[in-house]
Amino acid sequence: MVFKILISDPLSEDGIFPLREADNIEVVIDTGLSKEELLNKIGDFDGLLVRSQTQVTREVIETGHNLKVIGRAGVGVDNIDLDAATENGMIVVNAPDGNTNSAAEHTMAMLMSLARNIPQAYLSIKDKKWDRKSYVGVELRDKTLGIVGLGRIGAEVARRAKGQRMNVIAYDPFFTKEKAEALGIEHGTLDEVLAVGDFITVHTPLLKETRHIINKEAFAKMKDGVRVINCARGGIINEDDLYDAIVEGKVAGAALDVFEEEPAVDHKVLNLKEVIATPHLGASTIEAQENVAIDVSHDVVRILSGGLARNPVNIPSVPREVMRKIEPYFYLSEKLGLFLAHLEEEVISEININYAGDLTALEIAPLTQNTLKGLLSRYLGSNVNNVNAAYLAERKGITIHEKKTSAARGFTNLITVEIITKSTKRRVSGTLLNGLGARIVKVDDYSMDVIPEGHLLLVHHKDQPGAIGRVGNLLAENDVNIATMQVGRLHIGGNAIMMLTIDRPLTKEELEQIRAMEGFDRVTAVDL
Ligand SMILES: NC(=O)C1=CN([C@@H]2O[C@H](COP(=O)(O)OP(=O)(O)OC[C@H]3O[C@@H](n4cnc5c(N)ncnc54)[C@H](O)[C@@H]3O)[C@@H](O)[C@H]2O)C=CC1
Ligand SMILES: O=C(O)CCC(=O)C(=O)O
Repeated sequence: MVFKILISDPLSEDGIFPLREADNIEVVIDTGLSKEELLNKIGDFDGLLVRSQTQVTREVIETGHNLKVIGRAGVGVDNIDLDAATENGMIVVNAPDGNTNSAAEHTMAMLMSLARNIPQAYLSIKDKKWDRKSYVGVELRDKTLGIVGLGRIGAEVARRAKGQRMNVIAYDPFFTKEKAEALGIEHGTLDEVLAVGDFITVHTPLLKETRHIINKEAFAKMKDGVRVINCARGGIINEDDLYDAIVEGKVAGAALDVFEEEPAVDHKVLNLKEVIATPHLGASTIEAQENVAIDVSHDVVRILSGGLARNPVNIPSVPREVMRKIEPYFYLSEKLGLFLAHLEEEVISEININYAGDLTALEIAPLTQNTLKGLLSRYLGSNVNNVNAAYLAERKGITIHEKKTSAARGFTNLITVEIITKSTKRRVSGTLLNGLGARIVKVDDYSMDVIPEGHLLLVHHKDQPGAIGRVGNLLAENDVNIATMQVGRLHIGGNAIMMLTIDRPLTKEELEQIRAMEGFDRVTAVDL
């Protein structure tokens, strides 16, 4: 199968070599599409790669019913409707590290330009004026830089500002005093950062909590003559309040790379001589564009070849180290879910997944997602995947519980999945045997040792002589070969089960023949 990928914003040609090299990927570059043009095309594509221009709305996502992956060559995914992507089972990946350096360098360039009025002086000299009086600036040395948001870019800016011999103070909900000491900067509350900064720079994502975090009230808490910088996202600073604060003389200057509405060519703040601006250029370097295109292209190739994304945005991101450890359990977890889906026709109201033994030390969320994918795939086919499995399960009214316990009943690792319906509970346990692969080791209360693959036949019967023979004969009469067989019972003469692996699926009639035989309680065909 050949997957078609649409690149709808300018991306580095050198950076997309992983896509060009893949045998099963066809790349179509079509930038600058109108909304209608994008909607007309998107249905033909399996993947979409964008920067910040293309608006990947719910309408685009729902029209692009073949899309499996949306890649953002950069950090911010606010131009992508993540909920819609998740609901429609599309993986969204980004490239969070590739442009950090460029964005930090751009912030420093803006900081210095702001301090020394370079853009204004440049315009003046280009206008054939030799005006030295109007552009007297301020030094950075010994000034305080307040940073709001100390993530990847904020921390790089902090390092560079220290190189300029600035005092640096930062606020971030995940920034501790210990981290501050390690970075050699001050730790403050938001109000403290606002109060002491001669320059304030913001480096948060645009979230409900950060929208207009720098507003009228925040400006009032700042020093007179403060200078502010936004190279993160438009909307973190309230642009109208910024305009007023500059006109009132509270704020001496602002450097903006990003705007609430882009392209921003007509905003009133741009008319103020105190405001310097660039058209969202933070990541616009050859290096950053190559880095982000490489990262996102690699992830697209991985996803389309059935692998795991390194930088997923809408599924739990698992560190590579951890992923290496849990990856072997992926197959097992999906098969356990699918196995259980065959056992009951009644509506499932609850799923309990228990991880024991070595698994307790690992990140289990992706395994739960995979178990749910296996279970729901019986009903939803390829509409369910690792992205939307939990979402779809919850939407179907299924409550999901996951738990870690130490008791692994003698196995080094054990996953037990239980489904609860109105009238019953069914359970299956599986393990990964060192060097031997996945095994189902328990079905309800019966111990087993079965490889979870192929065509299985699960027969509940009374533990009495001849039961196994009768099934064997019937299968032989129908020319069905038995590959493996396991029996389990609770006590002599009591309830028992047999689980057979057979070489082909049984027809409906053959299943009915077995069901009709005396002493057989429930007969279930399971295709894994
Ligand atoms: N201008 C441009 O071209 C570029 C802009 N960006 C933008 O820069 C921003 C930062 O990017 P990264 O550092 O890579 O992201 P990051 O995720 O590494 O850091 C963001 C930080 O903001 C913090 N934060 C969240 N809510 C906060 C709040 N209410 N108050 C204070 N801190 C808060 C988070 O804890 C996190 O540490 C993003 O908005 C990103 O989209 C990134 C690259 C280029
Ligand atoms: O693609 C771009 O140039 C914008 C980069 C950006 O804003 C981001 O990565 O968040």
